[in-house]
Amino acid sequence: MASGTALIYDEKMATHKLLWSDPICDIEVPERLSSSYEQLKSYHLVERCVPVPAREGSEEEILLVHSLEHLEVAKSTQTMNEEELKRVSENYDAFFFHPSTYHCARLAVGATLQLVDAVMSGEVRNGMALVRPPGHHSQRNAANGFCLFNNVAIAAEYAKLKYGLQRILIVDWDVHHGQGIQYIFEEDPSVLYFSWHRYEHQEFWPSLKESDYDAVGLGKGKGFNINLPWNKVGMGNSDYLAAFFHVLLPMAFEFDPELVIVSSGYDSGIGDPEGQMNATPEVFAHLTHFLMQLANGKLCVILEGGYHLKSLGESVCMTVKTLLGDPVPQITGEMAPCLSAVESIQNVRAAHKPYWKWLAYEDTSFLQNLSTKSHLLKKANSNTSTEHETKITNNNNTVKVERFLELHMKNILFPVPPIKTATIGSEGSEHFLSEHVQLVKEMDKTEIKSLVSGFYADLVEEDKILLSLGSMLAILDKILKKEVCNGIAASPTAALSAAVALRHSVRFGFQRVLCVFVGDMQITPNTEDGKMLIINICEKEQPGKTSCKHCISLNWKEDAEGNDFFSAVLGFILPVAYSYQPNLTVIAVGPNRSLGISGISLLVALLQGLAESRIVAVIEDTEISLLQSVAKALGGASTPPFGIYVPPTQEKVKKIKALRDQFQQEWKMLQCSVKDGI
Ligand SMILES: NCCCNCCCCCS
Ligand SMILES: [Zn+2]
Repeated sequence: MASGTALIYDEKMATHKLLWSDPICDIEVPERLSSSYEQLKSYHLVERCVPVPAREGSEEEILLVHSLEHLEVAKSTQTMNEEELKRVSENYDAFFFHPSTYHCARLAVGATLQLVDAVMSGEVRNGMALVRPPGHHSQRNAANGFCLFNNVAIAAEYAKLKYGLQRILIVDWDVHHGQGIQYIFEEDPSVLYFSWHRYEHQEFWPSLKESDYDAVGLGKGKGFNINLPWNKVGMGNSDYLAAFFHVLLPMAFEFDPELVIVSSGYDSGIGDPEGQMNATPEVFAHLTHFLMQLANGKLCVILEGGYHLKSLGESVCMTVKTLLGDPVPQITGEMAPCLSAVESIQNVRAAHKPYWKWLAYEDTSFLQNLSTKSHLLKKANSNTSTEHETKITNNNNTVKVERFLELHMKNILFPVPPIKTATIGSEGSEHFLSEHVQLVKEMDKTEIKSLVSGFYADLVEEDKILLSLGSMLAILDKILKKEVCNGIAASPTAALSAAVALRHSVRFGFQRVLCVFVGDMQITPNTEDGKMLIINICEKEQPGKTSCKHCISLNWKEDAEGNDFFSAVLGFILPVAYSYQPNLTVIAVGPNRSLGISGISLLVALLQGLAESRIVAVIEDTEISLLQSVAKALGGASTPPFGIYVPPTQEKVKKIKALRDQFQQEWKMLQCSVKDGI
């Protein structure tokens, strides 16, 4: 398995700069690159990365996307004086030339392609290229929006040509619509392009009709262009996460890309003068973590925009930290998407219904009478109360944002536990322990008896059970004391072990413990104090047990053909878990599990986005292969293969929808459609 994170940076790309006064372009400064790099150094992240040199992109590589004319015009600017440079620049919307621009833009292309090669060759697992000028607005025959050559589009064409790839996902989380990428690939079904962007009903630059949610691609490319317009500013972490859970991730897993490239603009972050959004730097750790579960971890992150230096630097560091496999920091803010965001999510899902299996049974009845839609539009515009109060948006107070971020990041950055995973050297465990796993000595029986006597003494007679509880508690203690990040324990009675783990964690002082239990959960601790949230995935409805806010049962029997669990994980379990914001996750697999190993591994991999990646896994000890797979997912050694994608049946979609309707007022991250009349 490939490992390591590449970092590509060349200070020569800081030479390109604006020579005259232009209030539109003067935010694209060289310091964007140097200050990001300095911030990475200050967090000791540069030395943990594999340095890969930049190179000049060749003319041939640039011609994969651009016209010869465009290349010649760009080349000709190298010898121009300032007046000529200004004149040529005026041919474009929001672009400026400097004598070094052509060279810098070729370095930006070359740096991007170096990253693709490093990832595709297996030299590294993933990486980031810090480049400027950016690329996602530039078009076949035109510079645009600070961009000269479309670095990411060239990278996609290059990867198809050189590595024969047939499915490449481009995720553009920059706050502007990368219309350049859309135009280049809109008829190409081998490149799935997703972009969210500030839009404000076409008011915001580049103010294109084709940036709206109904631009789904052309001809064979229909369904492979996804636009999620933000029609208000002030969007925050919950809106971005909701967009991933309810739009991008289901598409991405169905598409099953061989490579993921991110047009990584950070002007969608708080404090940016262009975006005016409220999302805080740690959200990029979560977005990166989700995308790392695709394409067997092959992820290339390419810098696009980001014009508030402090916000940019912190967000770049959050991204690189996550690429390195560090625990994902706790997300902050109220986990509730705003009405306008939910409406955009609903619209783009409806627009893509004809093209995606996972949307086959999407309820688009709201579209029937457009008056409802326009009424919703008016509603969205009118009740600002449900929109996020735009805390820090007028960005002339850059310093205020800097102060805010200094304090904010102090709580976010935490010492990375030296050890990733703890386990007991149970029989045969040596074959799945990866190098950064620590064996934990077992507790002695008297200590265990005293610990357990409090609540399950009657249940615990046999020594075998007692010993397994001891092992699990020894591992759990290390996690609770934050000495290790996660742990895995085998158990003859997973339900009992999970119940003891929950009780012990709450007694230790953890306020919100999530338990995801797969299989028959014979013991259910009472959860009414809200300190536990149990999601039980089991095959059949337990007689007489109805779901309540903190104890939800999800009946699911995985399809024999393959993994159809995505819609449940992405559309229900993650949104509930993120709404709850646990400080610890217990994942347990008991008897009669109704999920396959790949579905469970997907769950473990994605749940690492919660509770600073603190997870204790308790697996029925009869399941060695499951133990192995879960241990690998916890160790982060590799992204578990998710098996064959099987779309959910209508019955299963209805089941998820019913649970969503039942709980979306409690767990607001479940919202992905605007109920008429609310
Ligand atoms: N009224 C014209 C505003 C142009 N703004 C260009 C922003 C380019 C961002 C690149 S990420
Ligand atoms: Zn941008």
